[in-house]
Amino acid sequence: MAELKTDILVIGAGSAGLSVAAGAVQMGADVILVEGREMGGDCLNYGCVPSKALIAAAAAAQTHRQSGPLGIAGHEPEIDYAKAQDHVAEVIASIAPVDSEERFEGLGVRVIREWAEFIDDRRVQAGEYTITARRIVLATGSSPLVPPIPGLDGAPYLTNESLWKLRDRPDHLIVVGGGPIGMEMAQAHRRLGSAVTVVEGQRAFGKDDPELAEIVLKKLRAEGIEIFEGAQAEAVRGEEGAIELDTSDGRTIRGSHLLVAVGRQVNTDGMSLEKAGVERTKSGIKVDASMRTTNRRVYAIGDAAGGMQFTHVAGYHAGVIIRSLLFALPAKTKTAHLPWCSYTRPELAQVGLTEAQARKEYGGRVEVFRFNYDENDRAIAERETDGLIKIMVVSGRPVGASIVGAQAGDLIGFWSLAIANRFKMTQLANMVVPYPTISEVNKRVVGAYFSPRLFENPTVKRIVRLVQRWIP
Ligand SMILES: Cc1cc2nc3c(=O)[nH]c(=O)nc-3n(C[C@H](O)[C@H](O)[C@H](O)COP(=O)(O)OP(=O)(O)OC[C@H]3O[C@@H](n4cnc5c(N)ncnc54)[C@H](O)[C@@H]3O)c2cc1C
Ligand SMILES: NC(=O)c1ccc[n+]([C@@H]2O[C@H](COP(=O)([O-])OP(=O)(O)OC[C@H]3O[C@@H](n4cnc5c(N)ncnc54)[C@H](O)[C@@H]3O)[C@@H](O)[C@H]2O)c1
Repeated sequence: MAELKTDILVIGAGSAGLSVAAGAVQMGADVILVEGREMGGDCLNYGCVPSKALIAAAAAAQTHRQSGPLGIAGHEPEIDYAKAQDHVAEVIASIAPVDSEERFEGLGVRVIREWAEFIDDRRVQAGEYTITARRIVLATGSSPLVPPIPGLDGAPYLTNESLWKLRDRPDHLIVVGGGPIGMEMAQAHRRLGSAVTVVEGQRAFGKDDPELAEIVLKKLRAEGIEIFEGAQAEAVRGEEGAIELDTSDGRTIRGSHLLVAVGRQVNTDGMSLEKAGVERTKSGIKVDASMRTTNRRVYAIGDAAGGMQFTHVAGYHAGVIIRSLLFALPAKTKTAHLPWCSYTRPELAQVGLTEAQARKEYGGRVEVFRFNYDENDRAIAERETDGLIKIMVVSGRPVGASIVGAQAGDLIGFWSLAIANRFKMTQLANMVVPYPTISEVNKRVVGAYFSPRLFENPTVKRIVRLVQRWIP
């Protein structure tokens, strides 16, 4: 047994833990990082990176099919699913050095590859090490939630952890769950040549604006994906290659593979949180706005905190708690400016309030402005005209933005900045974007706010007429 002492102990080397460890050590703190599994956590190994890599392979396949209208003979591509999975593995491998033990040891972090468990309110056991820390950061992330559907435990099923090991393309993939994981993987597999059926208990893309979600669903259905909403998965039977799934609306769906994507559960098993006085809620570790747990020395960030579960949110939490960890300064997290995006094609992105949420919160004070992609010249040139931006404005400041369409994930950052800084629409109007870009949709929706104020305003018209009479 070895006794170690440190300023900051970080448990979990995913996006959240790595960001805290890198920031803290480079600013002079003594940092120990404990990881029980793979450096890089979910995002690198089982989440964002592999999913976006597979989506890229699927998009390449789809380009072949859709290029006819551009004068390039469209045809059904030859797809080597195993090679597409090799591409996924190569992408992970090329990013892995950034998250590696070697890099972090090089920065001065002591990395221990063990599972951590609390001994008491300031001490943690990790393998042969007993670590005493001034501050402890729980960045233990989340794992796929496997619901208690009768028969599921006896049937073969995939999750976001096992999907990347498949070598043979599923003939017919049944996806349970119409959230971002389910819908991204449904479209990727359809484009790679599988038949795909999605079964969603409530509404697909349930956290997004339904009007915009519908634009994506229409597109996915047009690509041949069967999507059943209001269809809870109720029973599973079968074996490798022959799965049957019963739904609450009376269907029986038959397929070759089953992907379970019904949400996440926070990783705290085996950590003896109670020994440290760290409480849990139903969704995750209980934290206040400073990301402090019920033990003032212990913080929980990223997926472990059970709020918005995204890599950029994990990084944001890390940035906020660094202030309080290193300088003992008060620092609180906010959520209004935190965006998300589902990387289906078209992409579906949101920041701040949706239209329904804004109307509920602000009633008649909310104004909604829209601009369609089919009026954007670049979108027309690239035949990417399925899209819409909607912004919600209260007292001259945006409180929410919803975008569906090409590059929605890139475009939403502008609205995050605007909301984070409480920019006024008059400030946003100062932006000039290059023509022709998709980002003109941001400019044009700001224009939609000013158009009636300028072009349908009798006072403006009167002043213009007066001035025109007087100037030489
Ligand atoms: C399929 C999929 C696609 C996704 N796509 C996106 C996307 O496009 N964009 C986006 O923003 N987000 C995406 N996400 C979400 C994103 O992956 C997570 O929000 C992010 O990984 C959370 O980071 P984290 O550091 O909080 O947790 P994790 O990445 O889960 O890391 C936690 C780490 O802690 C370790 N650990 C746990 N318990 C212990 C212990 N007791 N001792 C030692 N180590 C421990 C785990 O082994 C793990 O490595 C996706 C998720 C999935 C599943
Ligand atoms: N692009 C991204 O940023 C991205 C991509 C993938 C995942 N993620 C992160 O991972 C999290 C988890 O994603 P997810 O898609 O697994 O979860 P989710 O919670 O977002 O969606 C799960 C869906 O499954 C449905 N469901 C639950 N039980 C069901 C049942 N028995 N039958 C049918 N449907 C059922 C729910 O109604 C819900 O719509 C996301 O919330 C997000 O934080 C992000």
